[in-house]
Amino acid sequence: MLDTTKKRIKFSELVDVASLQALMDSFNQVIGIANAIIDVDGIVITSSGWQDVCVKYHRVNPTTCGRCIASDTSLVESMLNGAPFAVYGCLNGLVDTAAPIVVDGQHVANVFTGQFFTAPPDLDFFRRQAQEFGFDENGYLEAVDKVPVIPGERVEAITQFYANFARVLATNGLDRLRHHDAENRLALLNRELTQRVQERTAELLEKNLQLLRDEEVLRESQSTLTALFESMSSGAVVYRASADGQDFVVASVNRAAERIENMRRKNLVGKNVVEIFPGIEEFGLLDVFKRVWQSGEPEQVPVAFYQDGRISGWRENYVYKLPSGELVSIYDDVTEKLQAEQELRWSEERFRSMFEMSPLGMILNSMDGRFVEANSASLDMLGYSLDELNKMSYWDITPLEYKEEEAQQLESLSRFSRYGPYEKEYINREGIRFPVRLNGVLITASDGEKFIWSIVENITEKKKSEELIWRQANFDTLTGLPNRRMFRDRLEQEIKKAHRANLPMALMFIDLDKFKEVNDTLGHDMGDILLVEAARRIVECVRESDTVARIGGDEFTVILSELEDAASIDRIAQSIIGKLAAPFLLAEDKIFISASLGITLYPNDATVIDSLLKNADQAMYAAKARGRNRYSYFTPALQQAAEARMRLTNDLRGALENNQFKVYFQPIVDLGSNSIHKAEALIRWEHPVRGLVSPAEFIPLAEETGMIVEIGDWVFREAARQAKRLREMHHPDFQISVNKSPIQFCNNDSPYQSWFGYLQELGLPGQSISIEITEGLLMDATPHVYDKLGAFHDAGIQVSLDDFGTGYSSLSYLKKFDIDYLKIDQAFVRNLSKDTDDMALCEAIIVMAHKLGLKVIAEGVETREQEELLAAAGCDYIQGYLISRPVPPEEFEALLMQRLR
Ligand SMILES: Nc1nc2c(ncn2[C@@H]2O[C@H](COP(=O)(O)O[C@H]3[C@@H](O)[C@H](n4cnc5c(=O)[nH]c(N)nc54)O[C@@H]3COP(=O)(O)O)[C@@H](O)[C@H]2O)c(=O)[nH]1
Repeated sequence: MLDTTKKRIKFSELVDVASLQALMDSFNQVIGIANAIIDVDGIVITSSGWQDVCVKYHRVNPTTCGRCIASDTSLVESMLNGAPFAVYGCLNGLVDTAAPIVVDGQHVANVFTGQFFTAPPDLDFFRRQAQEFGFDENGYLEAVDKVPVIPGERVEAITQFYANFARVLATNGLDRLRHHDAENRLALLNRELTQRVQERTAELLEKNLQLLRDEEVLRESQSTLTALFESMSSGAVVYRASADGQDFVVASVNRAAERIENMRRKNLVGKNVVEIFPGIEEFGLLDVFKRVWQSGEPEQVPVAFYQDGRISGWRENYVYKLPSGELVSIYDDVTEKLQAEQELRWSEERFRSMFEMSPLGMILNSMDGRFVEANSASLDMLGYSLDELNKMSYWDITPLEYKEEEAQQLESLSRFSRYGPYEKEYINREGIRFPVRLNGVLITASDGEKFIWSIVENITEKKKSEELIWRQANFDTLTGLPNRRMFRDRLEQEIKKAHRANLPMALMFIDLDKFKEVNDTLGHDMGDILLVEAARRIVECVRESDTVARIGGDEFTVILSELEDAASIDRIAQSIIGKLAAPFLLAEDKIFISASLGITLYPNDATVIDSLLKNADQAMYAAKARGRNRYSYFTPALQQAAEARMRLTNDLRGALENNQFKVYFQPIVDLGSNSIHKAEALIRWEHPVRGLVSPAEFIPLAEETGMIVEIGDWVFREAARQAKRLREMHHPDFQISVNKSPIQFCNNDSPYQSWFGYLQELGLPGQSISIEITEGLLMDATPHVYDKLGAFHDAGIQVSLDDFGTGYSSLSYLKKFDIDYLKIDQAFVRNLSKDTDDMALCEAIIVMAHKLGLKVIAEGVETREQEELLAAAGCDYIQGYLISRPVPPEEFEALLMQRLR
C-alpha cells in the first residue's frame, strides 16, 4: 500500500538527474527502446531515445498528443494498485510500459519505456492516421518504420528489468533521503561510485543482453532446425564431402532415414555413401552428388534400392548443397507411389483398350447432355466422329417421343446413381433410327463434376432375330398367316373386344377336302403352292380387321370380329367355299379341291376359347359328313353328338374286359366253284344300354384312343380260333380275313409277332388268315410298315387291299407290296349294271389285278345281277348280303352246313 500521509517527496531531489540521464541513455542504446522517468507531477526527469513518431507527430497534434497523455495516465493509474509494472498498447498504435518508483511508501515517479511494437505494424492503420491527422504520410511512415519490433517475451524481460531498476532507484532514493544532509560528501562519493557501478552495470548488461539475444536466437534456430530435421517424414542424410568432392561420408541422419534404411544412426554416421547404398553409382546418384557439390545446384533423381541382391523398391532423392559445403540428400520411399502409378497406368491402359475394343458403345455425357467421350463402337453406331459428337448433345440423337422416358431414367440416375437397362432408339448421322439398349451409372470426377457413363448396345440385329423368332413362333412360314398359337391369342383378344362392344363374333374352321390326295399325287411342293393360294383366297374374302390363320396342314381358321350384320357370316362362308372350289393351277395341272367349313358364334354358342374351338371343329366335321364343299353352323345337336361320342368312348374302355365284343363272320364265295372257303371277321359290340353298336361308329373312336391295338389283337385271336374250327369242320384251306387298322400297323406296341406264335400254338398255317389293309396305309408306308407286311408275308399270311377304287387306286402299290387280293369297294358294286361306269371300272380292276397275279373280291354284292355281272367280268370272289350278312360264329357254321346240303 502507498503511504499518502507523509510529506511529499520530490524524486528529482533524490537523484543526480544528469547521471541518471546518462544511465538511461545507456539503457536506451543497449536495449533499443526509448525510456523516460517522469515524476508524479508530470515533470520529466530523464528522457532517452524518443523517436520522431512521437516527438514529431503524435505529441505535436492535439488529438494524438491527447491520446499519448491518456496512455500515460492509464499506465500511471495501473501503477496505483501496486503492480510492479504495466504494459499498455497506446491509442496511437504503439506499445508502452511503465514501472513505478515508490520511495518510503510514496509513489514518486515512473520509469516509462515505449515506442515499440510487439508485432510488425499494420501500415494501413498508420496510413489512415496520417490522413486523419494531416501528417506527411511518407515522413510519418518512415518514422513508424524506425520503431523497433520487440517480441512479446522480450518485452516482458525488458519490462521486468526496468521494474527492478525502478526498485533500485527507489532504494537508492530512500538512502539519499535519509543521509541527504549529513553525508553530502559521502553522497557525492556514493554518487560517483554509483555512477561507475551503473556504467559498469550497463556495460555488463549490454554484453549480457547481447549474449542472451544471440544465444537465444541461435538456440531457437538450432532447436527449430533439429526438430524439423527429426520430424521430417522424408529420410534426410547430411554428407561431408572429401576435399576433392569425390567421396561423401555420412555426417548425420534423421529418424526417417534410420527407419527407411532400417539401420541405427550410429551405424550410418561415418560410413561412405557407396558402402551404405549399393547401386548408388549404377543409378547415377553418386554423379548427382558430385555435380551438386560442384555446381551448388540442387538435383532430383530416382534410385532403386536393393534387398537380398534384388531391387526391392524405389526412392526419389533431392540433393542440395548446404552453405557449409555439406550435401543433404532428402529422399522418400516412392515404391508404393510408383507401384500405384504403374497400377494406375496399367488400369488406365486396360480400361482404354477395353473402351476402344468393346463391341458395346460406351459414352460419357455431362449432366446437361454434352458428349464428352465415346468409344469407336459408339462412333460407328452413330456415324459421327468424336469431334462432331463433342459439339453435340445427347438430345440431338434422341427422338422426341423418348423425352418422358428419359426424364424417368434421369430420375432413377439421381436417386440410385444408375439407370436402365432400358430400350429406346437413337438417330444416326443419316437420320435413321435404330434400337439400342442402355445401362448407365453416375460418376463423379475428381473436381466434383458429375457425368453419366452409358453402355450402349445396338440391338438392331437382336431385334430382327427376336422379330424373326416371334414371327416363326406366331406365324406360319408357308402362308405368312398367324399360326395356331397366334390364332389363340387373337381369338382371346377378339372375345374381349366383342364382349366390350357387345357384338357377336364368328369363328370358322376350314378344312380342305382332298388336299391329302393332291399332296400325295403331285408332291409336297405342289401341295405347298396350293396351300398358299388357298390362304390368299380365304384372306380375300374377309375384312382386314378379321383374322385368318393356318392351324394345321390343310386347316384354316377365320375370326370374324365384332359383327354388326349376322348375314355377312353366310356371305363370307359362301364366298370362301366358292373361291376354294375354283380350280387351282398347279404347274400344268388344273386341280379341283373343295372345303368344309364349320362356324360357331360368340357368345351364342360358347363364351370361352376352348368351347368355341370345339364347336367350330364339330361344325366343320358336320359339313364334311354332309358331303363336303359346304359350310355348317354349330348346333346343339352337334354338341350332343360330340357328347355322345365322348360317352361311347368311355364305355368302350370297359367293353373288352366286360366281354361285350363279339366277332361276326361274313362269307366270301368263290365264284369259280360257288363254294365258301373264306370269310371276313367283323367285330360287333353288344352295348349294355344301346344294344348292338356298329364298328363304323366305335372303330374310329378305338383308333383315336389307341384301344384298337388291344381290340384288334382280340379279334385276331377270335378269328384264328374260328379258322381252326372251320378248317377242321368245314374245309382244310378255310381262311378268315381280319381287318387291320393303320393305327395297329403304326403302333409299336402292336403284338403282331405274337400272332405268329399264336397260329403255331393252334397248329394253323399262315394261310389260314388274311389281313385286310387300306390303301392309305400303303401311301404313308414307313420302313416299319414295310417290315411288318414283309413279316406277315414270310409267315404265309395273305394280304387283301380293302376298299379298292375309293382312294388312290394306284397300281404302283400293288407292284411294290406283296398283295394277294383286291377288294372292290361296295360303292362300285352297289349300282352295278351293264354298260355303266362302275361296270367298266370293275372290269378294269379285275383285268388289271389278274394281270398282276392278284385275286379280286367284290364287296357289297346284294343282287343276283351284281353277282352275274361280276362273274362275267371274271371276278374271283364275291361278298355281300346276297350271300349273308355278317353273322355270329354258330350261325355262320350253320350257314356253311346248309350250303353243303
Ligand atoms: N379294324 C377293324 N375294322 C373293322 C372290324 N370289324 C369291322 N370293321 C370295320 O368297320 C366298318 C364297318 O363294318 P361293318 O359294319 O361290319 O360293315 C361291314 C359289312 O357289314 C358291310 N357289308 C358287307 N356286305 C354288305 C352289303 O352287301 N351291303 C352293305 N350295305 N354292307 C355290306 O361292309 C363292311 C365290310 O367292310 P370292309 O371291312 O371294308 O370289307 C368297316 O369298315 C369294317 O372294315 C375289325 O375287327 N377291325
